[in-house]
Amino acid sequence: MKVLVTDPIADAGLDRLREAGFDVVTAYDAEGDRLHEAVSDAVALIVRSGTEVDAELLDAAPDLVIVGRAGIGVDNIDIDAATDRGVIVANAPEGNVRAAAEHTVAMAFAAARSIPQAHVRLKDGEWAKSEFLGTELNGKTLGIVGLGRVGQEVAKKLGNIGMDLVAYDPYISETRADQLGAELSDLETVLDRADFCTVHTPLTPETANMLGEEQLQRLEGGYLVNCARGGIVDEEALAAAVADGTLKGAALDVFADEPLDPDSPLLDVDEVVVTPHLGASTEAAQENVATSTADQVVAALNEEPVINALNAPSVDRAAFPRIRPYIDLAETAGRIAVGLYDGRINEVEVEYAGDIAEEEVDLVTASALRGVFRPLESRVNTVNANQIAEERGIDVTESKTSQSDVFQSRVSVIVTDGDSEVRVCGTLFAGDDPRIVQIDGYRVDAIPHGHMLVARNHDKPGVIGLIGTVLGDHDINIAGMFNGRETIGGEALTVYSLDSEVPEDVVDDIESDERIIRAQYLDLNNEE
Ligand SMILES: NC(=O)C1=CN([C@@H]2O[C@H](COP(=O)(O)OP(=O)(O)OC[C@H]3O[C@@H](n4cnc5c(N)ncnc54)[C@H](O)[C@@H]3O)[C@@H](O)[C@H]2O)C=CC1
Ligand SMILES: O=C(O)C(=O)COP(=O)(O)O
Repeated sequence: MKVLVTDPIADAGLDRLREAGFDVVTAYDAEGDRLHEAVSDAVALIVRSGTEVDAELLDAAPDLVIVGRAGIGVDNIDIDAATDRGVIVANAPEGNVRAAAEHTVAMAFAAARSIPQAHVRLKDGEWAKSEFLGTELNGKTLGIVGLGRVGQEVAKKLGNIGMDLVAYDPYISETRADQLGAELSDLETVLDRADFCTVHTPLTPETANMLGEEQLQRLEGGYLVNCARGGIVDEEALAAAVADGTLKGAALDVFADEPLDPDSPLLDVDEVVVTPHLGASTEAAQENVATSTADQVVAALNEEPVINALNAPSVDRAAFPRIRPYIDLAETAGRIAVGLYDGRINEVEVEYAGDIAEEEVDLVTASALRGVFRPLESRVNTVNANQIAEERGIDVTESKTSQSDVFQSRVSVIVTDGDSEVRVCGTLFAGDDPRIVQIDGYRVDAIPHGHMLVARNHDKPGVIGLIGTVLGDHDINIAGMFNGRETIGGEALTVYSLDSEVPEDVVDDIESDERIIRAQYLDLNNEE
C-alpha cells in the first residue's frame, strides 16, 4: 500500500509509516502529469502547504483513502471534492501552534525594531545606529484577528510582555477571551485601537481580503503582522499603506501566491519584513506534525478512527473498541433493509437502544447509511454517506433510548418513504457476534453474512419443505434457518443463511408457490 508524500515532512513521520508496513514514496518536486502518475496507485497522500489538492488530483487517485495535512491550514485542499469522493482529509491542528506563535512574536519584534533591515546594513559594513529608532511592544495595544489556537498562544506571550489585548473573533466566547485578558470587539474597533495588529484566521471566503485599503487606514501609525495566510490581507494595499507611511511597518510570513513573486510590490518597501512561510519550520513542530499525520494515515488505512478528520464523523479513541462491532452490524442492517425495500426512500432512521445509546454513534449511523447507499453509489463510505443522503433529499434521523428489550444493545435501521417501511434490527451476542434479530417485527436469528434468502409466506404446512427442496434441487446448501411468525396460521417470515448464491429463476420458482408471498435474495458478501 503506497503512501505518497509530496511536501517535505520530518523523518520521524516517514519512519512511522514504514514501521506500520507501508510503502512510502516521496515526490517533493512532482507537478502536473508526474504528480498525477505518482498518486495514481496511492492509498494515502501527505502534503504541507506546497501541494494543491484539487478535484483533478483526487480524480487521478482512485484508490485514495486519506489526504493527511502535516500542519494546520487546509486552504490548499478541496475538502468538498475529497468528501464527494469519499476521501478523508485530516490535519495536525496542534503540533505547530507554538512554533507559529513564536514566529509571530519574532516577526512583531523584527518589524518594531527593524532587525532584518539593520542586520543587512551591518553585514554590508554600515554602522547605521542613528537610523533605527524602534517601538516597544510593552504598553502598546495588540489587536488579534482570529483568537483560535495560534491567536490565543500569541495573546498569552504578548500579554506577558505587557501589551493590552483586544480581539476580533465572532466564534469565540467572552469567557475564553476574559481568561486570556483580551477584550472582544468588532473588527473596526480592533483596528482603530491597535498599535500592532496580528492576523490568525484561516483563509476562507469570509476572510479573503478581510484587511483591505479601508481597514489598513484604521490601523494608521501601527504595524501589521500576518503569519496566518496570504490572501487575508490585500498585498497591494498593504505595500502602498506602508510605502506612504500610513503604517509604520509590516511583517509577513505568508503570501497570496507562494513562492512570492520576486516582482511583488511588497519587496520594494523597506519597512516590510518578510520570511518564506517559516512559521511551522522548527524541528519540534515538524516532528510533531509529521508523526501526528502519520498516525492519522495509519489509522485510516487500518479503518480506525481518524481523530483529526475534518470531513468524517469523529469518534473518541477510547470509545472506539466499544462501538467498532456496531459499525459493521449497522452497515449490514442497512444493506438488508434496503435490499428488502421496494419503494422510494425518503428517510433513513437509525435507532439505538440499550448500552449503545450511551455512546457517540455518528460513525455507526454513517455506516448504516453506507449500507443503505451501497447498491446505489459506487464509492460510498462513512465520509460521504451523510452528504449523499443530503444530495438525494433523504432525511437521516437518529434516535436513542436507554431501554432495550431482551438484548443489552440493539441497533435498528429503518428505511421508509413515509408510508411503507422496512425495519431491520441487529444485536451482538457475547459482545461481538453480530445477529439480525428482527425483520419487520418478526423475531429472527440470522448470522448476517454470505448469502441470505428472506421469504414471507402464509403460515401453512409444507412451506419450509418446499423452499428446502427447491434450494436442494439447485445444489444450494442451507447453513442456517430461522422462522418467525405473527400468529399461528397468519403470516410468517423465514430467513435462510445459504452457502451459495440464489439465481433469479430459483427465487422465481420459490415465489411461484401460492403459499409464498414474497422471496428476496440478498448477497451480503463484503467485497465492493
Ligand atoms: N505561518 C505558518 O507556518 C503557520 C500558519 N498557520 C495558520 O494560522 C492560522 C490560525 O491557525 P489556528 O489558530 O490553528 O486555527 P484555529 O482554527 O484554531 O483558529 C482560527 C480562529 O479564527 C477564527 N475565525 C474564523 N473566521 C473568522 C473571521 N471571519 N473573522 C474573525 N475570526 C475568524 C475562528 O473562530 C478561530 O478562533 C491558520 O490560517 C493556519 O493555517 C498555522 C500554523 C503555521
Ligand atoms: O500549518 C500551517 O497552517 C502552515 O501554514 C504551515 O505550513 P507548512 O507546513 O510549513 O507548509
